[in-house]
Amino acid sequence: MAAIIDVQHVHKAFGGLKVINDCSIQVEQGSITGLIGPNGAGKSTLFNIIAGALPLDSGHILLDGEEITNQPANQLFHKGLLRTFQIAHEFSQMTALENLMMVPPAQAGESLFNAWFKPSRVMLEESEVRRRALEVIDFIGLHPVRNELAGNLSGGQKKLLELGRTMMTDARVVLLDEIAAGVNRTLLGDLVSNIERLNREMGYTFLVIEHDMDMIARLCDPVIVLAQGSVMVEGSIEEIQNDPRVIEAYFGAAS
Ligand SMILES: Nc1ncnc2c1ncn2[C@@H]1O[C@H](COP(=O)(O)OP(=O)(O)OP(=O)(O)O)[C@@H](O)[C@H]1O
Repeated sequence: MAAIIDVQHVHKAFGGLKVINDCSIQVEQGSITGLIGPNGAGKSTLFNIIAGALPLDSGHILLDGEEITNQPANQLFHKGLLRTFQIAHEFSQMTALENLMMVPPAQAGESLFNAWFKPSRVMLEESEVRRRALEVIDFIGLHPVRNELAGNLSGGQKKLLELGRTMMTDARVVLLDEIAAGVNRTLLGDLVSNIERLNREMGYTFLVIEHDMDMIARLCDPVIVLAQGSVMVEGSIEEIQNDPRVIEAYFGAAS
């Protein structure tokens, strides 16, 4: 299979601190790839670079063979590369359903020109967006709370809603940054099965940073271990767990 994300020889330093050192990773199309590593290994920094939130110092990032190095997040969004975001403060006062309906970037209702000259198109698109939002909310299991304010949802329900927002666009690659944090076990099960279904049924590719090893073990193949800003090992979860270098990187300092 081809790499949908190809990170080539990336370097990034903050002042004198080299955080990403000649890092190269490939995320295969259709995979759920895990990115793990000890605290401070550079996982979030690499994520931010891929997602267009942080410029790199040198190296290249390719999306499906196309150079996307240092492209801003909104351009990447239109190319189908996106990451989940926490529900922003202003969205917490909208219902779960409205949060989904806000997502499509090309929504005609947002354009004054369209609203003035093409009201029928706006109405059509709004009903289309609503229909899709209802499908998505059903898929993620939040139909019963669709009219609740997002701010009143539990931590786990908010994570499901964040995942749902990626489904309102034509996402190809979704970056998930520690979405299991603070989610109870029941909703975590829902989150995992939704990610699996999006992968299997809708062809999403995922790159997942996660500290929750159960979630990594259940979801991810392959798993990439980052240490001091470059790849230490890559393989199946079994290979990773039995690799002495990984054990040393995680537990060495404590022994
Ligand atoms: N904006 C910044 N300015 C300066 N140093 C930074 C910045 N962002 C991250 N760092 C440093 O870069 C290193 C890697 O941080 P990063 O958050 O990428 O690691 P991580 O693997 O995601 O860690 P964790 O698992 O603890 O979240 C750390 O030493 C961190 O302090």
